[in-house]
Amino acid sequence: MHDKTLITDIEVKDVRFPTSKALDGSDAMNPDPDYSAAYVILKTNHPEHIEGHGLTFTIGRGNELCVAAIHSLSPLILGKSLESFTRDMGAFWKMITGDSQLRWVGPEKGVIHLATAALVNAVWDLYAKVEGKPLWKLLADMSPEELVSCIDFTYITDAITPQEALELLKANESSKQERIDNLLEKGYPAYTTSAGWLGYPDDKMRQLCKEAKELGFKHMKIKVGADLQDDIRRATIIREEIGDDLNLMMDANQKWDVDEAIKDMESLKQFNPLWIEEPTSPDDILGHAKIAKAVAPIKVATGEHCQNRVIFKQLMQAEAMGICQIDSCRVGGVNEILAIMLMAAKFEIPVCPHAGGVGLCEYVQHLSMIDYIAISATKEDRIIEYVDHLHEHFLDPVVIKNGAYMPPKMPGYSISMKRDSLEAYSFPNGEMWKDEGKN
Ligand SMILES: C[C@H](O)[C@@H](O)[C@@H](O)[C@H](O)C(=O)O
Ligand SMILES: [Mg+2]
Repeated sequence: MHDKTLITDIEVKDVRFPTSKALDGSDAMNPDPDYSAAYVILKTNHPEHIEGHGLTFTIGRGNELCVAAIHSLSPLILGKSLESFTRDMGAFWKMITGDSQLRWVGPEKGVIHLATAALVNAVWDLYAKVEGKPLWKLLADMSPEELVSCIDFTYITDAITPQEALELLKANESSKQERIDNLLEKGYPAYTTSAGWLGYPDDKMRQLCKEAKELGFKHMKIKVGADLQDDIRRATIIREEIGDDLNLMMDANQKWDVDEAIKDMESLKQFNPLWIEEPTSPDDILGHAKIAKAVAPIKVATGEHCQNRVIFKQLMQAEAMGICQIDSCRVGGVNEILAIMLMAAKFEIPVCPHAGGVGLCEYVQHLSMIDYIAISATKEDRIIEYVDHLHEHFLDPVVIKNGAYMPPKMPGYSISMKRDSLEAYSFPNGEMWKDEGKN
C-alpha cells in the first residue's frame, strides 16, 4: 500500500484548437472562438505513475494568462502530498484560494480563479485515480459529513449553513443507491447546442437538427442576440425542423442591455423557448431579476460567466436565476461547485451545467451525477449541455446514448487528454500551429 503520494512536478501546457475556422462554438458575443485549455499535469511518485490532470477553458487569446496564473499558484501544491490535501479538502481549498498576495488579483474571480479551477480539478482527478474510482463515484461514496467538509462556507452562510447542508444531504443518504442504479441504466439527459452555433449556414443547421433528432435529443439550443430579424429567421427554421414537441432554448451570450433583452424576448417568445441564457452582463444581478420577472414563464439561465459562489448566491436570493448553469472551471473547481449545487437545491433551482467548450462535457457529467445522487436527488427539469466537438482528444471521452450521458467508468475526472493531442495542439509551437505564424 502506497501511503504518500507526493506531487513531484507540475507541467503546464497552453493547448488550443482552431475551432474558429469552421465557426464551431460561435455566438453573438464570441464570433471566432478557438477552444483552448490551460492544462495542468500533476506528476507524482506513485508507483503506478498516476498523474492528476486538470484544465481551465478559454477561447484562445488570453489562454497564456491562465497558464501564467497556474505557474503562480503551483508552489502552493508542489512538493506536498495528496493525502495532506484529502485529509481536509475544505482546508485545501481555503489554502489555495487564500494566499494573501495572489488573492489580491482576484479575489476568487477572473484569471486567478480560472487557474485555481485547473489546479483544484487536477487534485480531484488525482484523488479519484488513486482511489480507483470515477470522480462521481468518489463523491457518491462520501458520507454527508465528508461532503460538507469539502466546502468553504465563507460568505454564503446567510444562504446555507453547514448544518443545513448536512441535513439536506442526510435526507438523501438512504436512497443514494437507487439513483446510482438509475444512472447506470438510463444515464443523465442531455441537450445539444451543436446545431445552433451562430456562424453556421442554414442548410448546415437543418442537417444538424435532423441528426440530433435521430440521436435522440429532445432539447436543442440556438444562439441569438446579434440581430433580431436573423434570430427570428433562424428560430423559424429550427422550429420547422424540430416541430413543437421538442424543446428549444436560446442563448444571447450577454449581448443585450436589460431593457433590450426584455424587448427582444417579446418577439422571440412566439418560439416558446424554455429559457433565455445570459441575456445581459453576468455581473448584473438586479438586471437579471428584472428580466426574469418580465419574461416569465420563460426562465432566465445563467452561470457560465458567474465568477464565484457569492454571485450565484445573490442571483438565487434575488430570484434572478431560473436555471443554474454551473461551469466546472469558471469557479474554483469541485469544492466551490458543491457549495453552489447545495444552494441551488435549497432554493429549488435546477442545475443545468454549461458545457460549450473543450473538456467541459467530460467534466460536468460528474457534477450533475453527484447532484442527482446526493444533492438535489432529482433529474426533473435538469439537463446537461452537450457539444459535439473535440471529444476524440480525450482518453475517456463522454458516452451519449439515446440523448443521455452515461456514467464514466474509468478512474478520475475524465479530463486527461491524449499525449499526442497535447503535443500537436500546443500553442504556438505544436504541429497544428507552427505554420500559422500566430493565432
Ligand atoms: C464561445 C462558446 O462556444 C460559447 O458560445 C458557449 O460556451 C455557450 O455559451 C454555451 O452555452 O455553450
Ligand atoms: Mg451559453
